[in-house]
Amino acid sequence: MADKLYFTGTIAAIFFSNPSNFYKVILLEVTDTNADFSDGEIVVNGIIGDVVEGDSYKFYGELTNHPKYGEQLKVTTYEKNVPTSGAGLIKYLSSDHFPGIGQKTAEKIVAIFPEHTIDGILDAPERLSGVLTAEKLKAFVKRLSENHGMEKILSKLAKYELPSKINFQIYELYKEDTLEIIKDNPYQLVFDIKGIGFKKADKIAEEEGISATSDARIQAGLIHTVLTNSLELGDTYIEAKELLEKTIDLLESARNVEILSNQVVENINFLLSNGKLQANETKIFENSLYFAEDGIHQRLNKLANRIGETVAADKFNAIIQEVEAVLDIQYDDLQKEAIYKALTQQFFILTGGPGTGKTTVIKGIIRAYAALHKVDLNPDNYTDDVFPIVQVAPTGRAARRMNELTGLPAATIHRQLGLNSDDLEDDFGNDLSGSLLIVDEFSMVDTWLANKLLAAIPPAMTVILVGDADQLPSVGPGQVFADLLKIPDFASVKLNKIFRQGEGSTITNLAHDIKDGQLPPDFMAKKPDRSYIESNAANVPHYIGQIASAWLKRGNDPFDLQVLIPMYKGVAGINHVNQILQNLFNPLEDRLEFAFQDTVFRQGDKVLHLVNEAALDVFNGDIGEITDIVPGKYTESKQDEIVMSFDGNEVVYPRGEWYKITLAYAMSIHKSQGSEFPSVIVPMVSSYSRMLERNLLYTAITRAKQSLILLGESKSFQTAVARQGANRKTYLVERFGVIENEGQASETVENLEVKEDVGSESVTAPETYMLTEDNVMTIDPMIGLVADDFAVFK
Ligand SMILES: Nc1ncnc2c1ncn2[C@@H]1O[C@H](COP(=O)(O)OP(=O)(O)OP(=O)(O)O)[C@@H](O)[C@H]1O
Repeated sequence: MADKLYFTGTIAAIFFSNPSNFYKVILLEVTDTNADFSDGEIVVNGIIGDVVEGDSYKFYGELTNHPKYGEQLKVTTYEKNVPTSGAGLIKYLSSDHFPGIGQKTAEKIVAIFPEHTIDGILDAPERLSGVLTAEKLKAFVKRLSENHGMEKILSKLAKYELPSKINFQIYELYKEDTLEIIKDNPYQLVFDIKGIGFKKADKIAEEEGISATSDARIQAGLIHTVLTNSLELGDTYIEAKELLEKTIDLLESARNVEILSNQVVENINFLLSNGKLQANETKIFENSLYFAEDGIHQRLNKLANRIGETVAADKFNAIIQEVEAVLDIQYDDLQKEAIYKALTQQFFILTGGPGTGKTTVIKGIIRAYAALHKVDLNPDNYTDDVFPIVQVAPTGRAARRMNELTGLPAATIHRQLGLNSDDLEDDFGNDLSGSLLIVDEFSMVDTWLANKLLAAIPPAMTVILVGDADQLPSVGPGQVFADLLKIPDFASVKLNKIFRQGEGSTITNLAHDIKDGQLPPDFMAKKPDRSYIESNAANVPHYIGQIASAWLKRGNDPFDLQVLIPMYKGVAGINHVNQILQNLFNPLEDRLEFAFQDTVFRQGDKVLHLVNEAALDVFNGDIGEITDIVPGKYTESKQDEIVMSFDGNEVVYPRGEWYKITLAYAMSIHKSQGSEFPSVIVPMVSSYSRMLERNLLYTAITRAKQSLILLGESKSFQTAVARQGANRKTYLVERFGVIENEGQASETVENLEVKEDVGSESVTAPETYMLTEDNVMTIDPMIGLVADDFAVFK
């Protein structure tokens, strides 16, 4: 076998370094190579850790030929170049790299480690105790491992075959403890490193000979199951019995082993008593969800218990009359009640279907609030003070709509709180300032975000949550809005009269019928603003193509036509429909395109942003246009780049970030929440099977502002309308119930946190849980699990 291709040399310059993925472009002054290469310098690129200009390295890789820059080395591995001869080593160790080590000391060190000198010192530094004082030895070993430790560890990490970017992340976190941690408990990676899941960690563990029945493995499996269950189903907890079954399934299918249920139960209890999981009776929670629900409960309890403003009837009537005159509207009684409650309660919830006047009421609340509190509604007049009315929404589009409709500032919740990503971390962001907070589209806010938002509210702030509880619940766990509406203590108004009933407008009425569980008799009839086309799944793309061609012929803007589909895969799925619409609306012609996974991106494409990036002011659900695509040879990052405009905000993503965008001609109904479009096509076919649910169809239909095309099988529309989505399992409502019925127990956030601390310090050995013949376990009463609740095995 041919020797691996290498180039040894001194780093003359680091041209480019991307700290987030360790990609570097380096100019190397070549001193040695086994390649047929005669130049004195070569450009080296790839995933490379911290290297120092002027130092010598050996890079292994392949030669590539760059059209503009000529031959380059694409690095696979590299190491710091260490002299191998005794004289060379003595010179190296006594050089400026190691202050305090002179020629004599260096000679003594090399005499103790005549071979594999550097590795030898790093493996057994104590052997130098006779040569260097303890302090000097420590400093020397530190310098040496800074210079060589990383490469050494990275080369050993290579055996696990993880992507090099992940290897660097692991090293960044654990440094010199890396190999020890991975060897002892690779499951730790699941919790610490994004991108390593249970299965990958389990493979490493298997290689390291960690038993498939080890407690560490069972604990990692349990934590993984609790969290994935919440992420997949939207529940905030899992029943102990189900957790037991699912975890055993996971552990047994990943490795060929039998897992005993009592060992899993012991480990559940161990995790509970160590504060790594939380429980309420037999409900088992992932920590962050438990404390988020608890936080929502505590904060709303305080908020709702505060005494609101008293406003006399005649004063209120005078204010309403004034507001009605300014806005040129007559509020009906329920709308007036909503405005009254918003003025007089510290916490108020407003809900209602489309066209019932939620926005009209918000405008009234703002005006009435301003009249009552003498608030100047011109934000420009607040140069020193903050504007007292804060409007937020979960998506960029919803926030922009709030701003357009009220004429006042509005931001996404993430932006307002200064949250930077979708991470689960305990990053709580900034406190809010102002006296009135209005949150729109609250049904989209998950348990984590609701807690962060409520935690940021200052004591005297009035909070108004607005949304439509019949829409889909949040993408993340929980159904906070629907849950809060079930709590009788909270002031709320449900608007039910449809005001948007202009001539020829039937979409709103259809939406309300669907919400009430029925399809109107004229569902398939042609109406001025909606139509129906019968089609099976296979023909859906064909009809969409026809509609899109007609749309173009009429000179309409392709961006105004939105297809909303429940799922990505399949002939009538989002991915396939996107391909068809991309080729119709934005054909390749003689332009460039970039391929990424199964998609291609072209200049002029309509794209959807999939995550929140507050720092760049783009958010999950935002729609933009690709304005340029730039090959890597022209970019500073040396990677291909896509330039996009999101409502005028320019965002540039190198290839490594493209997973954050997708084509948006067709998009998921979930992602469309909080957005509205002039014209919408909603296909419903039986192949969407379990996705066919009432609130999904309702959400899709209510996105259409002017026209709607329903496309598919009438029986699938009927199935969707008839099927109410399963209620998510959450504990929020019960939390309020418990407080009401049993008095305010000592369960405050603070106490719970203390409890967790105490638990981890004085770990009480979990009691032994007995699995009897009948598979019934006795459970630690402290934790509150009851025997029969675990009796799952037949
Ligand atoms: N009391 C009223 N009298 C007359 N028209 C009204 C009244 N309330 C609302 N409307 C009108 O009904 C239409 C829908 O109201 P609005 O936009 O406030 O509803 P919405 O609940 O916010 O709807 P959506 O959620 O679909 O945006 C608007 O044209 C509004 O002017």
